Amino acid sequence: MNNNNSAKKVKMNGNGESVIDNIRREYSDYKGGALQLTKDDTTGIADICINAFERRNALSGTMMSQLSDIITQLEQWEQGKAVIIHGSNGFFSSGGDLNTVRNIDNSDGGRRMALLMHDNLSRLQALPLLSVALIEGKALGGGAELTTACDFRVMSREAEIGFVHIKLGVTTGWGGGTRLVQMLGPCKALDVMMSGRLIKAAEALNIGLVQHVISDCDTNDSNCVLSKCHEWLNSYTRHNAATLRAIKGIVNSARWLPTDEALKKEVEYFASVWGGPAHQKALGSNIKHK
Ligand SMILES: C[C@@H](C(=O)O)C(=O)SCCNC(=O)CCNC(=O)[C@H](O)C(C)(C)COP(=O)(O)OP(=O)(O)OC[C@H]1O[C@@H](n2cnc3c(N)ncnc32)[C@H](O)[C@@H]1OP(=O)(O)O
Repeated sequence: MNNNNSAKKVKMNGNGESVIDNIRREYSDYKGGALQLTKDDTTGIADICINAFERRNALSGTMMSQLSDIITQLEQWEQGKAVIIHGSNGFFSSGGDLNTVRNIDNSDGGRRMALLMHDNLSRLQALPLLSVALIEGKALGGGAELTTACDFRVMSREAEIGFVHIKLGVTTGWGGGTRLVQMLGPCKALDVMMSGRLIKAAEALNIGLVQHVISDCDTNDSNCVLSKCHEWLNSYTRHNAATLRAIKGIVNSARWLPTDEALKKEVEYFASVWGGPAHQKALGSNIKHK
């Protein structure tokens, strides 16, 4: 299910092109970097790597447009159980690429970027699979907001996350402010956004911004961090895809729908897996929960 009337459903421009498609076309001119998607149909786990290390994995316009395509692929990936989003070379992302940002530094330009990234991140959050932001190095500005659209955030011991927008004289522009309030409550969200400070892993875990800290890898050993993240994720992805996807659907419904509608959806998600292959297999075994 998608949670929002994204701009592409709400507004079309004169030549029948959606507003979002129009922005994506404009943004493909802002070059730099790439996002790489790999999907493993056997494990059901995908990986998105943010690849622009020369600019600390900042997202250029092209990359924002690419993110839209990648999310569409994941929306259509029926074997999907989870997706891990991480940055190249042990650095998550320093947010919007300031070279792109300098080309759109007026109110309408900002609004168009916000429309595209709100559509991207709302669809990312609505994906029928678990999403994990694996944070090494720093997640700053829009990079920090990108992590809030994932179901879970996992940090390496030395990593930091900073909603630094206020230091640039701006607010969150990719939906991260709203999601921070939903995650942390208004008081802690205000503290995080109005201070603009860099939050270390231990504090992030303590305030509930992050769900797991990987502390048993050597500094800068990104391969170790990624494999530990997969190990952590396995406690969820070892279960069957249909039930995982149904549970994510129930959570999404409760996030965005009125309670009575969310409960109706829950009945349907329940019915969709009850009596299914995983249920039958469990009923046919000597069930013992340890
Ligand atoms: C969407 C928007 C929003 O607010 O909603 C945003 O996210 S605005 C963006 C919010 N993000 C920021 O304000 C991050 C600003 N940058 C920094 O704080 C720093 O660069 C760090 C990201 C902590 C990296 O520091 P470190 O000392 O490791 O390296 P450095 O500063 O020499 O940066 C390495 C190279 O990456 C570039 N670089 C770093 N961040 C960039 C960015 N967001 N856009 C474009 N280029 C960037 C630097 O200019 C430099 O390129 P050269 O070697 O060629 O000089």
